[in-house]
Amino acid sequence: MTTPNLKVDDLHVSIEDKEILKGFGIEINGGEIHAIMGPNGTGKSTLASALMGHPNYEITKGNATFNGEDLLEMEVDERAQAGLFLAMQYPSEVSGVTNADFIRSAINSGREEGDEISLMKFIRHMDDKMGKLEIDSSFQHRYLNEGFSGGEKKRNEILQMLMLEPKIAILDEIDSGLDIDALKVVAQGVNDMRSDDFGCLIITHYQRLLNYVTPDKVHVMMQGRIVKSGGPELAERLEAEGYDWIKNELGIEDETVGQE
Ligand SMILES: Nc1ncnc2c1ncn2[C@@H]1O[C@H](COP(=O)(O)OP(=O)(O)OP(=O)(O)O)[C@@H](O)[C@H]1O
Repeated sequence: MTTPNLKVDDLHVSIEDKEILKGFGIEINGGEIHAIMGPNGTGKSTLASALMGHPNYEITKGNATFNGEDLLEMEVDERAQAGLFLAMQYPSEVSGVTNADFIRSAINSGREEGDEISLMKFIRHMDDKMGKLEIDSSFQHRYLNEGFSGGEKKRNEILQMLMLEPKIAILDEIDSGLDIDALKVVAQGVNDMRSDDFGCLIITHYQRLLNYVTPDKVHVMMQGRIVKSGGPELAERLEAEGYDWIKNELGIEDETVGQE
């Protein structure tokens, strides 16, 4: 078994000719949980979308490898099948496709023909994970995210992660809109995945999630790149003091890419 590895080096990404990521770099290995914090508009979601291969995001420079393979050359479905997972900040609603059907086809798309998960095994597995996440069993028959509350959508993203068992997961503001109990349940879901065969990048604005999921590294992102890295104590200081001290320390005058 090879340890999962996501390596991003000097990544530059533009949207509609506006450069958002300006030399972003990170390396995440199996067994590691990294957190990225940063002011609004610094490109955190852009990073997540670009790594998943969203067509609107143009990579103008730099590279990214996933388990040694050129990630940027892979199609979107190939990235998912290889074990890269993104829990989106704003999960989409898909009418006509039930939650269970969506997750089952996602699991099977990563498997060889003849090796598909059996219906019985799938149901048992899904019941188990839904129980852990305290999701009502009726949700498996509801259309994907349709009419789900904000917090239910976030729990559903974690359900997908637990079911798909990715090698590296990017969780984009998975804590936004969660009540305290749901936050703990979601955090437990992430902690259940912790192993040498799983690495995670948590994008968040608040330290509170990191009280329950202790990150190995915390990175601060500004102006489209990481400007400072440290341990969990960095997140605590950001929560207490905001970003001004980093801007002063590094001589950064403006935290948003848009205003440059
Ligand atoms: N589709 C798009 N078209 C034009 N500009 C975009 C598009 N998507 C993102 N941007 C711009 O890119 C910049 C970075 O946005 P992004 O969502 O990556 O930031 P973020 O760090 O995730 O912000 P937040 O913390 O508010 O979620 C912003 O200025 C945003 O307006």
